[in-house]
Amino acid sequence: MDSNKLILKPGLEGVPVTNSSICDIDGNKGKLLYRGYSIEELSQKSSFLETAYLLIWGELPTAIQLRDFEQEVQMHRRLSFRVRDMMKCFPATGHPMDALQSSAASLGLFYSRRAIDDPNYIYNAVIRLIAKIPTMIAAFQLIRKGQDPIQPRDDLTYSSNFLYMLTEKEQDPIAAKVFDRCLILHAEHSLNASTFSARVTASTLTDPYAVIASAVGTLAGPLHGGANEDVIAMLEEIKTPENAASFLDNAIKNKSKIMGFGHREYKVKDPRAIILQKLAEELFIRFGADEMYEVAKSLEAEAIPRLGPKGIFPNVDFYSGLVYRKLGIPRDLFTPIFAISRVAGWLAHWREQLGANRIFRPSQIYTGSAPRDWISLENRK
Ligand SMILES: CC(=O)SCCNC(=O)CCNC(=O)[C@H](O)C(C)(C)COP(=O)(O)OP(=O)(O)OC[C@H]1O[C@@H](n2cnc3c(N)ncnc32)[C@H](O)[C@@H]1OP(=O)(O)O
Ligand SMILES: O=C([O-])CC(=O)C(=O)O
Repeated sequence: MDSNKLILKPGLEGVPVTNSSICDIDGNKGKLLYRGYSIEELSQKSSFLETAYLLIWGELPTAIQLRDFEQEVQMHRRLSFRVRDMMKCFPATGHPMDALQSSAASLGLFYSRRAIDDPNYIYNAVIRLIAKIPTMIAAFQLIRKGQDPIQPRDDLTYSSNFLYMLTEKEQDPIAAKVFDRCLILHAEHSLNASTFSARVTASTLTDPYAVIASAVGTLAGPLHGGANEDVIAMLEEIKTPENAASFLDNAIKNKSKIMGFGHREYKVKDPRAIILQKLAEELFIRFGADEMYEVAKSLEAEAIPRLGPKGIFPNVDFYSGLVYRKLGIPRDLFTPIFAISRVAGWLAHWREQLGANRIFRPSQIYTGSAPRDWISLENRK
């Protein structure tokens, strides 16, 4: 095959692979819109479930549509005892993202597969995934501590209930509100790696649980959603604000990446990082300071003159971990929490992909051997 005429774009940088009406990013101005609404306004005025509805169905819900959507999600939050029993067999030392990927995929065993022409099947899959993913994450957290998962509480909102299932305590309403705003901020981001993965999987017309499981696996990587966990490890390694400059010098000298910095789309500070930093500050005022925040600010201040000219600034993962840490959430749950939120974007892209589907099947530029003769085993060197 003659591949001389093909031009390789590593990482598909700048290559459009679909039309989409879900999300718009202006990476030079630091603007992010979901279905035309700014992230600043949504994170102030909306709730996560309302934002999820907007992303998936395309318009803000009416009061009745929102009430029905919230009630449906509430009714489907419980897990089958078989899913819980399966999760009890997972190794307690395993990463919660792997537990989530396996549990999300297992839903395909329980609910009829591939009826993707049926609007009811699509609606029910959307509800189930949004409802059950938080319960799976909270269940794994308790199971790995040797406890039984606790049941969701119907008198609590989506975010309050998740924090309750995770910590077994009812949370301060301000903490639950901040958490809900974090979910809004992480819900969608155009053709990032996990969403692309979801769309590729969707394009084969497989079931939505496989679509979401494949996206969860992609989100877990440290170059993508997994960076939020690594940022805290990095800040703890730096230890004090005074050490930030020498840490940065070494990283630049050794060409190692500063976690939570850099983005394919943004050439300025990620607008979500700006809001997350403010949310972290709100929590510190209410619940007490975190010394790692001083380290983070010092690292950012040192990095901007050095990395800023290359268009490398804090991304969404830089400040989110500090928010979750203040809420008492263990570090290895930061990326699963990203998935609670991003499932809204993945499902919106799943529906959009099905609306104008063609299977993804890109090309390659072959760099292997020319045709050659078989060498029998005894003649190989
Ligand atoms: C939710 C999310 O997924 S947000 C991103 C989360 N990931 C991280 O925070 C991990 C750290 N960041 C990165 O690895 C990258 O910036 C990515 C993966 C986010 C984007 O990657 P790409 O667009 O492919 O950029 P790429 O990795 O090619 O970097 C371009 C240049 O900037 C440098 N660079 C990019 N990010 C960083 C960073 N965080 N620290 C130091 N240098 C960086 C690269 O070394 C490279 O320099 P060079 O041209 O001198 O070789
Ligand atoms: O857009 C990207 O490449 C990564 C990102 O910020 C996200 O998925 O939220």
